[in-house]
Amino acid sequence: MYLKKISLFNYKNFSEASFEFDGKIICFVGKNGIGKTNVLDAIYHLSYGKSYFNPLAVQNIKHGEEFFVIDAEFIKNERIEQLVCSLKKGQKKVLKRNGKAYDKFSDHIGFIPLVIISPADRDLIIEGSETRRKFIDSIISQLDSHYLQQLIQYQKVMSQRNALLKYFALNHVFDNDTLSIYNEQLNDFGKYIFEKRKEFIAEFIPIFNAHHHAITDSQESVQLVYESHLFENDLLTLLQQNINKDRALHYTSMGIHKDDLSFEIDNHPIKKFGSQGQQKSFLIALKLAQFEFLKKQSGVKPILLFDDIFDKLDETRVAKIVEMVNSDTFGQLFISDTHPERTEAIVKLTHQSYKIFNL
Ligand SMILES: Nc1ncnc2c1ncn2[C@@H]1O[C@H](COP(=O)(O)OP(=O)(O)OP(=O)(O)O)[C@@H](O)[C@H]1O
Repeated sequence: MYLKKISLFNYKNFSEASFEFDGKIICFVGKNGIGKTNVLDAIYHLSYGKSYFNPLAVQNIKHGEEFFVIDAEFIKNERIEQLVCSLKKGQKKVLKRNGKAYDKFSDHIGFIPLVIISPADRDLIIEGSETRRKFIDSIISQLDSHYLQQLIQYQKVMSQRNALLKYFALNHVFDNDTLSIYNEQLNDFGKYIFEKRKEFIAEFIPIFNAHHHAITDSQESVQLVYESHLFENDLLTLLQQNINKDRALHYTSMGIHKDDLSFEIDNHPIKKFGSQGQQKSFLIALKLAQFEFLKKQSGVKPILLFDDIFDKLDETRVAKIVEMVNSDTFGQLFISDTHPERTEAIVKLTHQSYKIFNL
């Protein structure tokens, strides 16, 4: 599967731009702020139905304009797939495949497998647990649409349960029977999600370790640990045990919505004790493991986006990454970088066909 061409209209800083791709590696080079990342984000948009960088869809419309359109042609299973994503201010975003609009974007997830590696991934280390849950969920959802539906249902029931807890508090009432209905539903959805996350992590950790060892030459010991209340007890019991706490807080304090992944280096949090280069290597290993996992599960080589990843890495680590790209396990790779010479030198080492766009 690969992206053949893409056109952007009023997407971020681009009024109108078109790119046609041949070669396995495509590089966008140019000075800061020219729009290299924005092109990668447009590609990301077509895979996930949203921007990687701007959670608010309307922020992706070029300043002063009323709409954006991203129009692209992919080749998948030797068939042309046209994908168009568009947004007009005040309206809902539309995603069309071969002229037909999706009713639900979730139906599209997984159709164009894609992994991005970007400086913004640092949020995975420094931000709260929600970012890491989203990371896990986005991988599992790409392969299992039922999982995504269960997650949506879980969130819905939890919001209803929280609203009920608030209602009890405001009106000084309590109805355990109604609450029990929500508890049971949360337990059912939560159990499924917990089991899937556990299965995923068990498969993911060895892939992650292998990539991390390869990048760092096995110089660092890192750990990835899945944390969940559900290791302590089943969710129904936890909800019942914590009812007084939940009534005081007006929200559901226990459940898979509090799950986390802990990232450690030599048994200490990497957030506090990892150097910038070590954190970057950790994140690259995490994302390359995501790539490997998706490839293994789907049988398709995902599109890979390297957004400005070579800064802060020493030559040995860059060489290791290049070696992996060189091993022919990759499909199409897009790179953005500020240094044209560095980019060309790195890309040449892979012995793959490439094209460089000077923006
Ligand atoms: N909605 C928007 N309308 C107009 N311009 C925008 C919009 N959103 C972002 N931009 C502009 O896009 C530019 C950033 O583009 P981008 O992040 O792609 O740069 P880059 O080439 O990757 O730069 P760097 O090398 O610094 O990472 C900024 O100048 C920013 O102001």
